[in-house]
Amino acid sequence: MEKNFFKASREGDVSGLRSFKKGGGDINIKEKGSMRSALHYAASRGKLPALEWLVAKRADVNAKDALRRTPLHEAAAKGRVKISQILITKGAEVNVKDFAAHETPLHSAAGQGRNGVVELLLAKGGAVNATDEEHQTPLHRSALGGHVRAAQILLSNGSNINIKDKAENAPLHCAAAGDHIEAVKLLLSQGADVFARNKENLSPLDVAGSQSVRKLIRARQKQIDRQIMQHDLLSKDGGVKVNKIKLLVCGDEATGKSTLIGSLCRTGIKAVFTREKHKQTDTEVRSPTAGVDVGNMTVPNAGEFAIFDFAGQAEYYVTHAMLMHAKLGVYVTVYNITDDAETQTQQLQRWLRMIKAGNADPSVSPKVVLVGSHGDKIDKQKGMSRAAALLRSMRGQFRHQLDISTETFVLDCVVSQSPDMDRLRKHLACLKQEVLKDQPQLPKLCSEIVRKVPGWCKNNLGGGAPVLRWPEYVQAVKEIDPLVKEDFLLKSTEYLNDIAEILLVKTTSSDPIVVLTPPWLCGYVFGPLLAPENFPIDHIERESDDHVTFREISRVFSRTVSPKILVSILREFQICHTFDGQDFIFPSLLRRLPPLKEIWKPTKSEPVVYFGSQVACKDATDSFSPDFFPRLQTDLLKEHPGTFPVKPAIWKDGMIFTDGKSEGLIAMSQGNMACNIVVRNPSGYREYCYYLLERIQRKLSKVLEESSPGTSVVERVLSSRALREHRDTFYSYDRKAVQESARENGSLSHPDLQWSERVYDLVVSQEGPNKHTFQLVAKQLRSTEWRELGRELGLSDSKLDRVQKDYSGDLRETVYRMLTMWEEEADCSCSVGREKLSKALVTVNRRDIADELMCDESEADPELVQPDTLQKVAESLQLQDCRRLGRALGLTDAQLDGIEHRYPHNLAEQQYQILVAWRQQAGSAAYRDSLASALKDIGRLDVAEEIQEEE
Ligand SMILES: Nc1nc2c(ncn2[C@@H]2O[C@H](COP(=O)(O)OP(=O)(O)OP(=O)(O)O)[C@@H](O)[C@H]2O)c(=O)[nH]1
Repeated sequence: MEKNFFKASREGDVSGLRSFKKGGGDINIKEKGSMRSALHYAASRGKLPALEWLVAKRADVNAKDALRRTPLHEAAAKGRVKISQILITKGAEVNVKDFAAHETPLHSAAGQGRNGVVELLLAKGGAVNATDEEHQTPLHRSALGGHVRAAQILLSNGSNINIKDKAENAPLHCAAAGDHIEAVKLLLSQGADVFARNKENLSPLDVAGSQSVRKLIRARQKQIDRQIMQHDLLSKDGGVKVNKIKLLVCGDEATGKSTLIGSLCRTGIKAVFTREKHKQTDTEVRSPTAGVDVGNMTVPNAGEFAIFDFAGQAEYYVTHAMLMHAKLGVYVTVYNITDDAETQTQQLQRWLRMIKAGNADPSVSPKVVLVGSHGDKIDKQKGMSRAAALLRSMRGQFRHQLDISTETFVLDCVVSQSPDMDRLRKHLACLKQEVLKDQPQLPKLCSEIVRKVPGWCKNNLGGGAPVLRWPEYVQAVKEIDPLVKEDFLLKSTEYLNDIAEILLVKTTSSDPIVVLTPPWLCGYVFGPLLAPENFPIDHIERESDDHVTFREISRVFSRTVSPKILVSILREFQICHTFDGQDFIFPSLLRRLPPLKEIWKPTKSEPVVYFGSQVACKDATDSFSPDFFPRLQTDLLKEHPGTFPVKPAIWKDGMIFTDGKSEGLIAMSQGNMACNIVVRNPSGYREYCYYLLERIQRKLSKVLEESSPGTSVVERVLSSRALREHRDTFYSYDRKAVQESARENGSLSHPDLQWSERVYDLVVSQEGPNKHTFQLVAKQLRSTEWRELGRELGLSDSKLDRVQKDYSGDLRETVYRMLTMWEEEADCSCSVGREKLSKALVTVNRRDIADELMCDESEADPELVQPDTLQKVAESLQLQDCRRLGRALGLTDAQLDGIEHRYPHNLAEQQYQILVAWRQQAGSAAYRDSLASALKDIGRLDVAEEIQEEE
């Protein structure tokens, strides 16, 4: 009878199977000896109806035969896709290993070139790099069998191309030994190591089975040899001798920068001619510089410079700030000697602050030369003494940050041949020598890139714009050196950026951007884009609401570059933002903030809470780079509709937004020397204010660090009461003073305000209701798990990418921020949130953490202390109670020291943390009674009674 049953399964005879079952037979019965089940036979022979009948009758899909092979092994080896699919759907283990060779179904399918099954298994979680007894992967198997398509599928699913088996053979060894020429070609084209050696020290060439395979491998070896030689050569110094630096000429409008540059670079007859010409054109309309004029020029006796002529119009400062850094450069700051002293001081201070703000390396002081123009319009002696006084004052103010030349220059910038102009040329030559001292020669790769740039531009590589995103650029450079390493390329490109051959722009939101021809971006794009209306160039016109339309961008630029590409570049530069691809907001072109009372109205609801912080320039030499605020704005605008469900309203120097729970205002004040962030929650929820405030602060620090690396700032706390009263001015307290007062009586008063404020009202709590829970999860989650958890919680991949980018390298912080992001989005109260989180943890196989969270759960028992009770107790305690209470609650001195150490200047926080530590330690025994009795022990009967009376 059993024999008939197995025969029926082999032949696909469903009625035979049925009658066996009817007769009381066990359909999972195994054949003697082979131990195969009926399902093994049906799967192996492809008897679909029989197999369907068997699985419908609950035949064991993971039945193992004498070699521990399952029906899925059988189906996979025979390439039966449909059957494999049914087996998997019914619970067949995808990565099960057999006994004889430890092979998985994927090994079986790959080894037989069963492409459909290979695809299916990979889609169902088949381990692409699983190893068998010989340590071979499915790729080894497909290479051995010469199954090219299977190998291709495996490689595109992440199979390791150079993985070695027990005998240290790589898949290439297997394909070469088997004389599988197409498989060899595939592996070579995908980067297989052609020099790999096995245990016997044999390379793929040594084991190759035929002349044609040997030829193929040899050709590849030669190609690699050539590439290595070329790569070594290109990586060596000595390619380009650096004899050029940047000359960055800045100063206010019409001070004479372009005139000075022209005269500096001219000599002899030509110069005299220019003077004559100038005289004739004195009455003509002047044509100011648009954006930045960039070009290589030779200054007689000083050699070549990459000259940046920065337009003086304020509209351009935003983009100037992005171009003002120079590792190898000298700044010439021009002012008009005939202007009054106050104007001169203000102008110079502004430019010098900008130079300082852009300097990321505090160990190097940028070299600056001050030049007074219009020397011909003032008595020489008088001019020199004015200039000397100004120089003394600037050197004094910026002594720690800038290396301002001691030489005084007052010039007639129109005249190119004069002793003073010669003196300036000589001075620039000396400075250039100093800058280039110890400068190594550039790698040869740099000169090769420079040689290739015109071709890349001609071939329309950037889609019309001479701008390449990093991956495109790497690809292009690989034409020169296919082995180029990205970090080496980045370094080489930084060198080229230093001498302005190309521009390397590092942005917050994406990979670096490489501008192949700097004049294109600096003059051609920035010029018309931000040009004031009186420019004799085709400029962009703004439409309603200060927006620029796509049509308008197309009108000005479409002749030479695709407006779409241009717009995407501008967005990556954080110069503009668009919500719909049609209207573009250039924050720097907007109107100034109207009086606050018109746009930031008091809220009617009573429990409203306000908090604010201020980031202010540290001293008179500091400023926010002009690109700081527009970049912060574009960064924040990107968060609509994510974090900000309503479109934020923005002005040149301010912004209003809401995350749906709290509202926020950012406004520059004190002549752009301070940035204020205000948040308020109309329902009085402090922790929601905290999230929003913290989020904005984090963004602000990041943008500040990128745009103004040389700027020093101090953080202050805004007076909450002044904010609540909607005063016109922002009143702030020194953050240190706030911390100190927290230690004393917990309140402080502002010298200009007639009241005192509690620290509790000024500083928003850093303890969100779920903070402890999140920390617990963040501490334990592995790098392979957090994304899955994020997805389970409903966060999109793009959001997960963003947190990963923001906190790259810090897993704990990444997980913590991911969870706070979820919490903000999901609007989850403490208990609901924890339940959802626990469920998601179980789904990602971290039941252990979920259990821990549930133990941590206190809401279940009303007698357990709630987080807000801890907050209340902490606030009611005297500072001297702090440690005593800790001891009374059973905390050790080491624990208390640890808390003190973590919050050295914040006694209020220490108190709270002591209570939190007790609650964590006591867990499900953190009863209100226990806390009350500890409070009684230290003589705080009043507080003890208060918490016992709580519902
Ligand atoms: N007499 C005299 N005229 C000067 C001197 N320097 C500049 N000028 C004139 O001042 C005007 C403005 O000079 P520009 O060189 O265009 O000024 P700029 O600083 O480049 O101006 P922007 O491009 O707007 O930033 C021109 O008409 C020059 O001829 C000077 O030293 N003496």
